[in-house]
Amino acid sequence: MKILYEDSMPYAEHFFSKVGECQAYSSQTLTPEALQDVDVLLVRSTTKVTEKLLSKAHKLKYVATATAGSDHLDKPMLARKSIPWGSAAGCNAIAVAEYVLSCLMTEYASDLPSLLTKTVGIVGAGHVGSQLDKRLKLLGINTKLCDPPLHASGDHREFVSIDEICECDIISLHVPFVATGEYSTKHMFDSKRLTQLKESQLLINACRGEVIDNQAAKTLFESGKAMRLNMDVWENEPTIDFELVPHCRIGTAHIAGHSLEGKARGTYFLYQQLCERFQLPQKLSFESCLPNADVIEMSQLEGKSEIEQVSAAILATYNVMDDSQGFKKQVKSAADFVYSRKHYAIRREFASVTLKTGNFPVSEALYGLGFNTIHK
Ligand SMILES: NC(=O)c1ccc[n+]([C@@H]2O[C@H](COP(=O)([O-])OP(=O)(O)OC[C@H]3O[C@@H](n4cnc5c(N)ncnc54)[C@H](O)[C@@H]3O)[C@@H](O)[C@H]2O)c1
Ligand SMILES: O=C(O)[C@H](O)[C@H](O)COP(=O)(O)O
Repeated sequence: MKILYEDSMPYAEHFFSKVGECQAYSSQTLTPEALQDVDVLLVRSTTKVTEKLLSKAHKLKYVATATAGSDHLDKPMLARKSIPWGSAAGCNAIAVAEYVLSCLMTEYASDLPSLLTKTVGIVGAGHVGSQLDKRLKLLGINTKLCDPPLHASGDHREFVSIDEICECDIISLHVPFVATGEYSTKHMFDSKRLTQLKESQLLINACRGEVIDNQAAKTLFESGKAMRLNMDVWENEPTIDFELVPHCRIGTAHIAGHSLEGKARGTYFLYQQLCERFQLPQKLSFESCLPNADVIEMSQLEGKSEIEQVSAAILATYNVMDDSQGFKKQVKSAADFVYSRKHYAIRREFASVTLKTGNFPVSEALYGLGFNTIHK
């Protein structure tokens, strides 16, 4: 069985060589000819799986993406060709939740206690939204959830309308990109909703760029409207509107899900799918491929309140402002955007971090967020 996999998948060779003959490709140079003798195509979101790409793939039996989003797969076309597809739903939910927490600790750095009085409206209560909700509740921050498809399917959690979400102090978007239909998310935040945002509200988009009308956002900024936007994703990546970037308080190159664990889990989920689909034994474990935990010195936690300890630990582990500053300074073209994502200095999730905390008890919330601790 010949497996072709995108070269930005960590540990791909380690896992897929146990399933078949495997070879890496680059999304920038992949051609229909390269798929002629391929049985399985494994992609990340940077490969658009279109009719044209598969025009010579006559042996193809399975397509899967090592990502949560699957809007880069032409699913009606795959159905017409009777090619089943899979995704890695949930692989990077923790990474995105931690990205959002880093945004919040950065945005409220000068008045952390005020963060505890805010309400966060979460749009999309799937894998990412639920992980974020859990962490915010643990910190004592009020949340509201909006997810009409889940509500309609009988999910028993309490849901509110998008209009109620728009009243929240902080709004965090975690929906898939869906261009049409009852639950379309295209330009969910259009000119009208953006205009209604108050200066004090914070809007975070770490799902798909198309969920916010980027042109409308830029026009509003240029007309003098003050808005607090944190953007990890952009319309038309990698050919994004670079004039919008400086207006965003935090801007990053679609890396919210790029923790080492998030990307490796994506690869591992596809390995599991292939083993099941082709009835092969699953001999490899996920944990076996990961390096040892990072150890971070945190002795300055002493005497700090819970939210101060949490903020210090989060920012010492992952400070989104470092990524934002690098992005704003260095990424000026589509080629830069692609390059910076491909060479992203991959970060660890909190559960892979051990905090050296000195000789005093630390807040339970740190353990709740997944951190490990050791004393000096
Ligand atoms: N920036 C990143 O690196 C990154 C990482 C992971 C996921 N994502 C994006 O975030 C999306 C969400 O990820 P996930 O793993 O939580 O997916 P998921 O499928 O588990 O959850 C998405 C949720 O959105 C809900 N939803 C759909 N349409 C909606 C609408 N109109 N209004 C409100 N809710 C709606 C769905 O019912 C579902 O519960 C992905 O589809 C992907 O596009 C981005
Ligand atoms: O949908 C997802 O899982 C994320 O957007 C993911 O982080 C995209 O990663 P990429 O395919 O660009 O490596």
